[in-house]
Amino acid sequence: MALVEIQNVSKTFRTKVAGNTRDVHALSGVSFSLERGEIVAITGASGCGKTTMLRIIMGLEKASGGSVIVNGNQVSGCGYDRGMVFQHSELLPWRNAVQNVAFGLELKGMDKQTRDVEARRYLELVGLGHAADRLPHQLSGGMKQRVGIARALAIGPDVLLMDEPFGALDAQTREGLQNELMAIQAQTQQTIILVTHDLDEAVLLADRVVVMSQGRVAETLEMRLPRPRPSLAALRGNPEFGEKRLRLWELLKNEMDADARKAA
Ligand SMILES: Nc1ncnc2c1ncn2[C@@H]1O[C@H](COP(=O)(O)OP(=O)(O)OP(=O)(O)O)[C@@H](O)[C@H]1O
Repeated sequence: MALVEIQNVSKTFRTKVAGNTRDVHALSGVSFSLERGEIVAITGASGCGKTTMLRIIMGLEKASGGSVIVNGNQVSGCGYDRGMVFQHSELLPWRNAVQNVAFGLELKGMDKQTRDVEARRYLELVGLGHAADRLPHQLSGGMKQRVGIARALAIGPDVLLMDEPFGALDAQTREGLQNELMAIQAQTQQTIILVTHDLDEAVLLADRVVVMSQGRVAETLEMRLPRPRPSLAALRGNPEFGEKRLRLWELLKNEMDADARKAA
């Protein structure tokens, strides 16, 4: 069995607007799986259900149908087998970087000395060993995201869920963090599901890209560029990278055109 199995997941939100009840079918029959150590990117037009899918895997949202199985266990709520990184890492403002990373370990019941050592180890991994004692307001946006990644990795999740983790960063910081994430994954073999709108990011980081459209999986593209991969800047000149990116762009464009025709 694969490490992560998403089986026929559906989600309907019941909303009430001005006294009228309306069902929003956010997901219908979504299935895909990940082997240990794989990186899968989910992409697709705004509103196609990417975040809802990730929140269901995390256990923050309950599916209306289907199931999510992580390491043989059916997901029924949040758990330490899954870690999540959001677009804006909400750090506890009164805790410094190392104390923020240690937070999940504290909840897990780890003793103070061990969690301090562990938290510092993960801060080193994301290149922030020097900033361990800084408070969140003393960190840049990119540094805060690094703390968020360290915090999620420190609990030792089977799968790391990332919802547009670099979406709010400037282009240069984003490329730096993409390269760092690749290096961390090469070192730790962390299994990752990454939601992204950034096609370069999807092709650079993923083994497979799940293209979603209107709550369904429209297509799954194998990326499998050889690893270790060079930086995005170096990959841009690589014909295989260009070919995969073009294929992904065409697929997304076709899906968006089809959505627009349906809506017309
Ligand atoms: N709590 C909610 N209540 C009602 N509808 C919701 C809720 N959350 C999401 N939706 C709807 O479900 C659909 C999918 O939303 P979702 O946020 O998963 O899309 P997305 O692909 O992540 O979008 P984006 O790329 O813009 O972040 C949308 O129609 C959205 O309006």
